[in-house]
Amino acid sequence: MLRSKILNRIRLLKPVIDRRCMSSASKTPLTLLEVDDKSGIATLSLNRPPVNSLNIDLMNSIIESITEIEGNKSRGLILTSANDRVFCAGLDLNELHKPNQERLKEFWAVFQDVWLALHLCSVPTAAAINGHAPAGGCLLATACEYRVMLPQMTIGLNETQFGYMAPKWVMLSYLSVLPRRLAERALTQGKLFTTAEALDVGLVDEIAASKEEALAKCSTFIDSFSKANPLARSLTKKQIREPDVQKLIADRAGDLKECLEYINSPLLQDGLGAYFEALKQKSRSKAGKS
Ligand SMILES: CC/C=C\C/C=C\C/C=C\C/C=C/C(=O)SCCNC(=O)CCNC(=O)[C@H](O)C(C)(C)COP(=O)(O)OP(=O)(O)OC[C@H]1O[C@@H](n2cnc3c(N)ncnc32)[C@H](O)[C@@H]1OP(=O)(O)O
Repeated sequence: MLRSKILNRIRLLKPVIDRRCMSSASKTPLTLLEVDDKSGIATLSLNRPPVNSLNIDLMNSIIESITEIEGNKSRGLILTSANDRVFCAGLDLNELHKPNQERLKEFWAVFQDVWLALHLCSVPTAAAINGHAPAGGCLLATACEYRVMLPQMTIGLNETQFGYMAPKWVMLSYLSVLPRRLAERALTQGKLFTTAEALDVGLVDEIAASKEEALAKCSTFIDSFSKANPLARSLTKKQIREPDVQKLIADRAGDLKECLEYINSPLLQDGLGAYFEALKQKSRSKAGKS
């Protein structure tokens, strides 16, 4: 009994670094997980340079970290980025452009899994959005219960800008934070909101001047549940999210089929290829390479 108490205490004191999913290039962990010994709040930092784009390994690492947080009795989860400029650039376009079909199937299943894991996470979740959060980055943030964002960043589901339609369950995340009319307009425009605009429409809950302040505000949100019974809180969250979650769970195979047809269509591949090339060109000119 005493031994397990001590082991628990050590686990809380010692930052837990997830070593299961490493970046193959640099052998650095793709996510960093630290549990604050005083507050018991876990901070999960995305750590896949240059822009935390979501490939299979990063998404698996997020899922493993969420499982670990739920197992180690953390009081809450703050999702943030180890990168000062980008929270998450969304799905890794390398996974979508000219994809290997078997890998694409696995990729899409893991993408569904990461959304479910965040959506159903039993502890309070908050996103400290310390950089840009387009497309899949916005999706991770909106799957959390609370969002605090740094100024002069952008966030939104901008899929139509690169020729894609967001799947239904992705749209549901938007609908959980935005009024329907606004969500429809923003989705069809592929709008990226500035931080100030995002606060104005309720896509984010607060603005913070620095990452430290964003983390502190997320902690305050998590502390707001201190009087709620954790089990009752978690069951209530699951109950309220159940209809959205069921829409995906009930038809995961159908969603995969639709996604494969959609992603593989030549028109969309061409559009995505041009978008990705423009992104690389912009990056090269920034670095003075062109
Ligand atoms: C029925 C429907 C079924 C299926 C529909 C299918 C898909 C749609 C559904 C799902 C929803 C989610 C989709 C996505 O998330 S797709 C990804 C969309 N992401 C973006 O559009 C963001 C693109 N990136 C940027 O705008 C900027 O990079 C950013 C503002 C994030 C950062 O700017 P910064 O100036 O700091 O960096 P850059 O110089 O632009 O980039 C550095 C480096 O990183 C590469 N990069 C950027 N983003 C991505 C990415 N998403 N994937 C892969 N690589 C990326 C960029 O090319 C540069 O690399 P390099 O050229 O080698 O220097």
